[in-house]
Amino acid sequence: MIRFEGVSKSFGGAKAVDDVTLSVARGTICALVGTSGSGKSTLLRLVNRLLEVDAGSIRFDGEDVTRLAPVELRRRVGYVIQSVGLFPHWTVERNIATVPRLLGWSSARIGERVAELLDLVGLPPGLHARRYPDELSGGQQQRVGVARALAAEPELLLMDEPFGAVDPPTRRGLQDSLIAIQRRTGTTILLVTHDVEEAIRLCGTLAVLHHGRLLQTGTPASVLTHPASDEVARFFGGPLLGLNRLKALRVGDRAHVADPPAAEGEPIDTDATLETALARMVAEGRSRLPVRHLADGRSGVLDLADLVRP
Ligand SMILES: Nc1ncnc2c1ncn2[C@@H]1O[C@H](COP(=O)(O)OP(=O)(O)OP(=O)(O)O)[C@@H](O)[C@H]1O
Repeated sequence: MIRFEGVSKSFGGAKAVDDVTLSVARGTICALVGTSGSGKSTLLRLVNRLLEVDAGSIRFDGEDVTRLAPVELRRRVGYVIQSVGLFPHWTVERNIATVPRLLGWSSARIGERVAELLDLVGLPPGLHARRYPDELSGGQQQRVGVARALAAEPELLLMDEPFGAVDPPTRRGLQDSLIAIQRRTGTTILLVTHDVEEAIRLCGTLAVLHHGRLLQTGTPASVLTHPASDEVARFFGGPLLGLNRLKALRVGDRAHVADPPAAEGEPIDTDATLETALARMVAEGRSRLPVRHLADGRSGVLDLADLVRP
């Protein structure tokens, strides 16, 4: 759905994005990660043309973004940034309605859409629609920012550190909401984050940038299992890479049929992370956990040794 082809962008002679080629498939979440200044935000802004490429092209469903009219780009591509950027003198309702109003939707259609979106992001419309941004918590403002970006049902959502300013438990709640929303709407998401854990939790594909260059792409499990270079390994924790890998792998990736079937304790789900499994083993003082329903329907076990095998 999005194809970056040899994309470069410089500021005053310094390359912020250097010859990046990357594809993001429709309906997937791709996380752009990398050290500060590696070009993540610049790459995102080139998509909705807040910035223009110096070289290369960005295709959106096959069409060069420079050929799309600004109003069409705004309808098809939502944008969420860390500082949220809500208009302080507008109610939540009016903030969310920004793009639909620009597109000339009827007020009835806008009202319905606003209520639907507030429900979707977990803010009951009756309580929140008429509030102003400064009457909301930071996490609630972030939710409104996401609702606003989704207002005109964009095919693509660009998110730049969307949950950067909220505390970890709220952040996890927002991540869960985003996963649920993405599953429901099928929106393609390109997300910038500094947070390794967030990237692993949310995305199907990681794209690792360093000094403007794309070092590696792949699923979190593949990148963390086979980092392509020392820079990638360093970014994902250096000496702690192994622990981060446990966040990217699932019980189902490593569990095996029980032989003998005996294992004590509450069975763990195949889609739990290996990190969760390890935490349970440590907390419960066991080196084996029963596993609920392997792919073939049989019950299985996970041994401590399964966590460390390559
Ligand atoms: N508008 C601009 N004018 C001049 N230089 C810029 C501009 N925007 C970005 N840069 C420079 O381009 C490089 C990449 O910046 P960018 O914001 O894309 O990195 P980033 O990976 O998103 O960083 P961070 O994680 O710190 O937000 C940096 O060296 C930055 O200083």
